[in-house]
Amino acid sequence: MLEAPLNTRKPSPERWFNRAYTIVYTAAIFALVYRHCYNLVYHPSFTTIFLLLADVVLALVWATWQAYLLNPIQRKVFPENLPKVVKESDYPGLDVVVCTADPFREPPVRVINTALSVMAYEYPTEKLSVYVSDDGGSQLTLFAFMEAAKFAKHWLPYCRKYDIMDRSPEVYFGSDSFFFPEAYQIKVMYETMKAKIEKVVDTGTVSPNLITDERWLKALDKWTPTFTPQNHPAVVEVLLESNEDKDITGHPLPNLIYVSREKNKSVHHNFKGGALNSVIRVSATLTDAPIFLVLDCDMYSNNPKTALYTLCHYLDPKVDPNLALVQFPQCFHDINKVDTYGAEHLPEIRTIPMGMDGICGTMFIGSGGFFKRQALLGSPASIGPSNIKEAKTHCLGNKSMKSDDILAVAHRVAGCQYEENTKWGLEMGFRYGSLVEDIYTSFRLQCQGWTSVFCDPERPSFLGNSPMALSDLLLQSKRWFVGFLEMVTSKHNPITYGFKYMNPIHALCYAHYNFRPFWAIPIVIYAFLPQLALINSYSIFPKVSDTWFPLYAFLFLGAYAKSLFEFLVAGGTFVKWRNSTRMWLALGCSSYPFSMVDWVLKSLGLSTMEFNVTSKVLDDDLKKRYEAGLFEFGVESPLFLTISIAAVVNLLAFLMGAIHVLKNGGFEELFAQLFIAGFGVINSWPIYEAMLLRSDKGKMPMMTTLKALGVASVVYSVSSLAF
Ligand SMILES: O=c1ccn([C@@H]2O[C@H](COP(=O)(O)OP(=O)(O)O[C@H]3O[C@H](CO)[C@@H](O)[C@H](O)[C@H]3O)[C@@H](O)[C@H]2O)c(=O)[nH]1
Ligand SMILES: [Mn+2]
Repeated sequence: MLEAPLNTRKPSPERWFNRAYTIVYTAAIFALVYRHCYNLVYHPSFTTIFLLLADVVLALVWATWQAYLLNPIQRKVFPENLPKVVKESDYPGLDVVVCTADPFREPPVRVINTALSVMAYEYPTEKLSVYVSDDGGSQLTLFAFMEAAKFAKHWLPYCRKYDIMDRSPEVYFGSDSFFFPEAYQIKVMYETMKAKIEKVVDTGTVSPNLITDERWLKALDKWTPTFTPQNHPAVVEVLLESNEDKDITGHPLPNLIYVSREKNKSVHHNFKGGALNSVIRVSATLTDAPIFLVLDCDMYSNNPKTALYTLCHYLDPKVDPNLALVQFPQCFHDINKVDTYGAEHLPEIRTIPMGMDGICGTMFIGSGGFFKRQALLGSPASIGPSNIKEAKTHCLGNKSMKSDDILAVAHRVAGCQYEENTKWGLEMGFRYGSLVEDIYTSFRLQCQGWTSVFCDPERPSFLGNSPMALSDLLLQSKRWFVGFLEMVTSKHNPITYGFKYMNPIHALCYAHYNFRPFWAIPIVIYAFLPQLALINSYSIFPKVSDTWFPLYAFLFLGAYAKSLFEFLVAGGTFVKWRNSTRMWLALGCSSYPFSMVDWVLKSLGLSTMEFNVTSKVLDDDLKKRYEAGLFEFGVESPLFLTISIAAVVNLLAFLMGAIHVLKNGGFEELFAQLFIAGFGVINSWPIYEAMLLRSDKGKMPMMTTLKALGVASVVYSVSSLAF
């Protein structure tokens, strides 16, 4: 080992416990399957078939989950050792792309904050370029960036001089950090700029008298009356050029470039993947840095050293030449104390990436991923193993990025027909064909032999915002699950394709993600079948004194206890775990099954896939309710209806079952069902509250409550025919 290593890795200590537990639990699953098969042969009924189906799906998804637990690893980086390995002047260039798509759902003020936070990275500024990919083609966003370019001249030197940690101005000025003398003046500048941008967004147009620079004024001319977000020419505008633009101390500024790719209704634009591919090409024309960081517009930098952490991997003398991605976790700044919606996604941001890192590399999760640019252009075999330092850096010679011929190329490669008859989206760049372009792309890259590492420093490197309205969160999840189904049903299925081209355990890691929509099957079955049987006093599980009962108890309690253990290891708390398991059930009755319906409709050609951008607009009222731990319903949504129906059926079953047992006995036979219905009731508590007890704007809409009661009573009546 090097005396002064840049990074270290060590296996997580809990892996032996995990492995032993997997063996014990597997044995229990086999015993259960045996019992199911026995029942199927000797006591066949529709309940036996449904329960077998539910348990088989649960077992399969559980089995794939074990892949993450086999060999989780923890990494550390030592940026203080970088100077011993490489001179600052030899650092590779870094191109950052900040994606945005809609100025009304993604307020431009927030987008510029993210951009400013990375422009202020602790990194040689002349090697740093920030691209904003405006997929909404909005002059409002361009205007915000023009303002940000001016503000950067004051903000960047301030951050550098005082070694500020929070380099998003909104965060810094909104916090109780210590303010150095210049801060007050800069704060006024920031507030003035913010008000100006918000006013422009409110009015919806940029008035020319707000712009002083001739060149920038000309850029806005592109927004002719026929310019719409879905139909417009490419716009590439260099707002800051490192060679020319200096901050107020005379220090060079990073490059700042606005890109809005051409859109035309007749050409499919492939959502975020398409936008990123345009920026890969535009940036290759202008700066061509060997490292390419992808950020969502809300994911501001929370640690200015993050790029240096990345170098600790890429510049390690012993680095795997196929290393293509250094991924940081996606953390959120606005999640309430108890994480009502389980939106921290702890298993996804820690357990899964650490587990995959120990196999052959973690996934790309859409934001916070530092790519080796070459990996996006071809396979290791076609490109040949290379060191990031040797990667050719594009040279414009003496030419400015603003020269007409260079910009002409940049506009051409951002054209919507540029990709026709090329390998873009198929074999190059971000891959098309799934709404989870991030996971799909990393799957394809890893099948080509590229690897990745997971970097999880104590202070989160990026912080984004998470939906506060349940409807937004369920829609977002539904979109992801449709994306997974697209992967499962494509030729790049993680099992059939993955087993051929990657380590089978690694393929199982992807399979777990992709199979998650199928959780709908067991969750829906367990949300209704035992309850409807209970309503009809029909026993479907072994009674308490049966020799099989302890197996059922172990499988249930063991699964929950293990999930709690993993959650705590990942850094969670008991309450957050409880909420995330509740959310899992809610998703199982809404987003998971609806994603299947969406996918079927799309496959039959009855609907088209949409990437509905998640709103990042702050609503103070909603925020208050969310912070108080309330679920936000408020709007009518079919996703709420199914959850409500399940809640009503569980309550009804629990009450009727309890009354039956009190009157007629049979507690032993019906115990398991009473327990499941009772468990459903406890988990549904926020729904009953929202239906009956709340009067705020986030309560369950009356129409949804009535519909749920109506459907539940029909289900109740029909159920008597089945048992
Ligand atoms: O047509 C589109 C749609 C979206 N975006 C951008 O994509 C990002 C993610 O969109 P968002 O609505 O925030 O989706 P989320 O579901 O929150 O995103 C998660 O899931 C996506 C799909 O898996 C990943 O790409 C993201 O990085 C990941 O944070 C945002 O910056 C958008 O501006 C585009 O550029 N073009
Ligand atoms: Mn997002």
